[in-house]
Amino acid sequence: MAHGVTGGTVEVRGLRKRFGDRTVLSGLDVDIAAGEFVALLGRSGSGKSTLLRVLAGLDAAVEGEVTVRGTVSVAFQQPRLLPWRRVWRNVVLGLHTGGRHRGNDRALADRALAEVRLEELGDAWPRTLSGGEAQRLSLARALVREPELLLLDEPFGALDALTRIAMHELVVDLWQRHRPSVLLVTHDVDEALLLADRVLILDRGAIAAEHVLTRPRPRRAADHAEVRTRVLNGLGVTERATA
Ligand SMILES: Nc1ncnc2c1ncn2[C@@H]1O[C@H](COP(=O)(O)OP(=O)(O)OP(=O)(O)O)[C@@H](O)[C@H]1O
Repeated sequence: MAHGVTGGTVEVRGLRKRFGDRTVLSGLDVDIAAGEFVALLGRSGSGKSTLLRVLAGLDAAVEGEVTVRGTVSVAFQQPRLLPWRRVWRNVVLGLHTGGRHRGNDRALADRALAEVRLEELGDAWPRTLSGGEAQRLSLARALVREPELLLLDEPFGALDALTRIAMHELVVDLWQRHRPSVLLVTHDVDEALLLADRVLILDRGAIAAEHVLTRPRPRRAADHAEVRTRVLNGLGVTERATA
């Protein structure tokens, strides 16, 4: 990955990814500006996670140009915690690649835990956390790196509806405070419309459509019914009118 001085956080040009003779990404272009919140929707198997892995630097066997400026953090649907490490140690896990933990790690971990409102649980064991708490821990671990780019791969998919609403508020709050660029992969159209500045639809290996959203958000879902319908159409879903 290249590091530049000017431009957005992400610049991808003509990205191609093949698995054997199967082409998953077929010349994809995408830009993400500094501080921008982008949601990525697409049918199952359309290549969303593949794109995220490339942006995270986890898969370099690609063609095309991929530029990511700054530090990248990823939070996955499954928080991937080490059960034999206390919560705070999971937050700073791998923070100093190759090195041992440093003196101020506990303070860094506690600060990140406070941001996700888990300050009481630094000494707890991961298995004692609820699903929502584990996901907040995962966000704390992402934040402690102070990323310029935060990649979220369906981080709320496994949560119940009420916890998910709380997590949406938390993510918006953290994003407004730290202003990383965010790329959120989700299957949930309403989640995308609620959180993102821009919604991208991935289809047949390329960005098939993009919808720019305005802030502040309308309070009532009905107020963004039109863009919702366009996004659903872009995903090949036609809903019956329920009015
Ligand atoms: N390591 C791999 N080897 C071979 N094929 C792969 C590999 N990883 C992904 N694929 C294939 O690439 C395609 C895109 O997968 P990817 O996980 O990116 O889709 P996705 O859009 O994230 O799907 P979902 O919404 O179901 O998570 C799929 O057909 C998948 O089977």
